[in-house]
Amino acid sequence: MRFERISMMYNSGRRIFENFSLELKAGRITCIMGASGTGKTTLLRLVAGLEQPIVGRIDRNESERIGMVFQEPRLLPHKTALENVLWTTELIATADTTRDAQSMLEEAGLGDALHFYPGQLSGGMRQRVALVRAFAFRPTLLLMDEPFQSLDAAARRSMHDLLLNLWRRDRPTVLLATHDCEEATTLGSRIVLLAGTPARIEFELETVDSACGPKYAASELVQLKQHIDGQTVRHKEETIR
Ligand SMILES: Nc1ncnc2c1ncn2[C@@H]1O[C@H](COP(=O)(O)OP(=O)(O)OP(=O)(O)O)[C@@H](O)[C@H]1O
Repeated sequence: MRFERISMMYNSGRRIFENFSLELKAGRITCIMGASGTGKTTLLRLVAGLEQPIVGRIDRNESERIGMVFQEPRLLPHKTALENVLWTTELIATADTTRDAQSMLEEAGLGDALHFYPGQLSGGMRQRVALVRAFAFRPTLLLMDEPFQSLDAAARRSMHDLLLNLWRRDRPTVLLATHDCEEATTLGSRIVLLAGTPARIEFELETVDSACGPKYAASELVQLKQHIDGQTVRHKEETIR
């Protein structure tokens, strides 16, 4: 999946991307970071085909099965946890979708809540169901827009473990937008930091995946932190001006 020198703007006329190129490597988790308003969600929307560039090309495999996970779980309230997962898997034919969905929910620690409705689940449990639902669809490309933003630190960490476990089943290409540096370095074997208007790639890190996730050198993490801190300072200055 490749962005080739794309330009994009909304009706406001402000260019969000100009002459922007990015290639996503198949079967990896790429984390997109950047200050608020830089264009992370817009990038995901372009990948999903929900927005179109005015110039340039987005090359993607036409047979790509695209899944999405949003900040809020977006479950169907009148369906149980299991039914919510099955609702997506009904779109694909597998040998035993119910057994598969059930075992994924159990793996997500929801074995006792299979028949609970979303209103009976905590926020973290609902987001677990949403994550399982996204992977049960067996996407080849999964777009995630700050999916764990509303969770506390402990719930976030356990979601990271769950995400990596689910991802290792089929290794879909994942593009995940986040503000959380720890999240990006725990999940992403590639981290792309956007900055400016129009957005450009300010900094990028890439590493190999080990059995226990991506491994970055301490010096790389320091560099990433410095860039993010620099962005925060610039963002504050611009807000005050
Ligand atoms: N539908 C829209 N119409 C007009 N402008 C929009 C629209 N959606 C987003 N924008 C603008 O485009 C820019 C990029 O927005 P986007 O949501 O992609 O940023 P982001 O990096 O995801 O921000 P955040 O981290 O706050 O979610 C912002 O200036 C935003 O105001």
